[in-house]
Amino acid sequence: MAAAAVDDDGDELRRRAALREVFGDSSDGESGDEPVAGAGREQWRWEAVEGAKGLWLCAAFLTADEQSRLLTAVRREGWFSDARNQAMRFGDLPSWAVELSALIHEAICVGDVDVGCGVEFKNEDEDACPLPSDLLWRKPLFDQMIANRYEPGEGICAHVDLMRFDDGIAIVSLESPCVMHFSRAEQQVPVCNTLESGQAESAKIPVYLNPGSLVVMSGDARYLWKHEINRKPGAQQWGGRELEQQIRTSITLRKLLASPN
Ligand SMILES: O=C(O)CCC(=O)C(=O)O
Ligand SMILES: [Fe+2]
Repeated sequence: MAAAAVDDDGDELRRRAALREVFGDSSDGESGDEPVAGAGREQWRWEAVEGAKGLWLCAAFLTADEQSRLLTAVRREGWFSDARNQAMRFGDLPSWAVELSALIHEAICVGDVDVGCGVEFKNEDEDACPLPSDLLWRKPLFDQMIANRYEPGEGICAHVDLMRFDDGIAIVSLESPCVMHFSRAEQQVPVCNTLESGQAESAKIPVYLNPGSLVVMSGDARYLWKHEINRKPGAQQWGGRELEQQIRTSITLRKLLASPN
């Protein structure tokens, strides 16, 4: 992991430069009293999700101010003005998405890493980095984007992302918090009589996605685990209570594989 290897001042300068690029420098905005983008942010902290190798969460990826700037940029696209709830872009991404990609790269490079209990952290260990270096340093990092907008009650059923996309997928969550569940891809959907629903649920790994969080999947998490968001009444349980649902927006960033000739 690069965190220990890079010099702190250089880190901070590069981070601020990336933030300015991503969301603009609010110090030259109209009011003049908005905080500079990124000001007040704690160091990014990455958590390896136990049980699913290659699944990482950066819960405090975007500050509240950055989230609202990003939402404004998404809304300005006008994608969701009619009944549509999804927009996709291939190749050239909107500048805010290119800049969001740069910020993801930065967060992976300089963020602190928590690999969980009993797992020894080693700088040179690929498993201790949210993305293996061949994916982290590919150019571009991402060239495909999906923006999803979910009404309360709407989610996405269990799936592995299409094989036309390369390894290394990032999901940024905005607005309503939700629980995303991960389940092994080879695990058959249980026939009611063979597996109690409680058992099926316990085989799933729940991950709480608060607004401003970033999930990164690679390797096993990308290829061997399905992910889903079930927002049907009763399904969004976290900390012993049901989450209150509002509109949720997510930005998924991926890299297209070169098409076969
Ligand atoms: O909306 C999300 O958080 C997930 C979206 C997703 O998994 C997909 O578009 O493949
Ligand atoms: Fe997906």
